[in-house]
Amino acid sequence: MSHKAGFVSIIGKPNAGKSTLMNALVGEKMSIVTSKAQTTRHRIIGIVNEPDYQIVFSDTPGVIKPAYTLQESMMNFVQGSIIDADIILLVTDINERYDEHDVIEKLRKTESPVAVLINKIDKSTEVEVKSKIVHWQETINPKVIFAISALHGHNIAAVMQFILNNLPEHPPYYEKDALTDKSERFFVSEIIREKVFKLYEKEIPYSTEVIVTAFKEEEHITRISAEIIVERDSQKNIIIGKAGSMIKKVGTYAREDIEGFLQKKVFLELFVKVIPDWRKKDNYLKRFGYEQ
Ligand SMILES: Nc1nc2c(ncn2[C@@H]2O[C@H](COP(=O)(O)OP(=O)(O)OP(=O)(O)O)[C@@H](O)[C@H]2O)c(=O)[nH]1
Repeated sequence: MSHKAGFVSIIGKPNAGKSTLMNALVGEKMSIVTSKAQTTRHRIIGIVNEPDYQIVFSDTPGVIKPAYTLQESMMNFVQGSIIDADIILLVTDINERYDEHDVIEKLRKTESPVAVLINKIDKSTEVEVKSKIVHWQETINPKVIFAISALHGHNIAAVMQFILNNLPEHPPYYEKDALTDKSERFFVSEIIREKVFKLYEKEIPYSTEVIVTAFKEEEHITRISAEIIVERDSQKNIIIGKAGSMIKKVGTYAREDIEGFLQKKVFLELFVKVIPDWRKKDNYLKRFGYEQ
């Protein structure tokens, strides 16, 4: 049986109705919904698994697929302007007068299929809907425009059909049972990575990888150990900081987010390890999931 899988970016201004749309689209079929799993690479807001497809919803425009090579990942991260998803849904509020120009610029450049969803049509007239459709045709000329009401479920089935029609043939990106220990580990390592990106300067984050080495669930607490891997001793010293001050920050911030994500108390232990030039070594790249 063929399998489809892909990344769907839901973008749009605050309050446009993105969460309401997500709920309308997938509702209880969602395996993971967490606003806590925010990472530098992608903020996954939900994964829908069916026997023959997997849809990964993200609300970060610069989504990067986990299987990309490190170099490509870094390029995309640095440029940050490419909307790299298999399908893009731009959610707009029909009553919004100022549309985001930077997003529109990016959408013009992307090669992925774009659907513009004009939302909240229950609060507008047919004339307004028609003029908005013309407006969007003129600004980005997307593959398709849907006039919807996420709140009232109007035209949602058509949006879902659009997603399924445009989802590429691909094996699943994540475990089909997306709440397995494995995917929790993945998110935990991404949360720690995010803190490294936030707390350290330029070259450090790119020389860093995080591996969760132990993940033990006890009744009231989850005990997690993770290694932060760098390429040189000098980087190790920077990661640790004066008298451990920096690594302590990473640990504290990461633990707070992981607790939010797992909804459990967490004991987090971090180790810093040097693997000289790990980025040039194929076997490490494979282990870290950068293999293509
Ligand atoms: N009338 C009407 N209201 C809607 C519709 N869709 C969403 N809303 C309302 O718009 C408000 C914002 O919706 P959200 O789904 O939270 O918007 P969001 O884009 O996720 O917002 P952020 O999380 O701030 O980015 C809520 O009060 C929704 O109930 C719709 O189709 N019609």
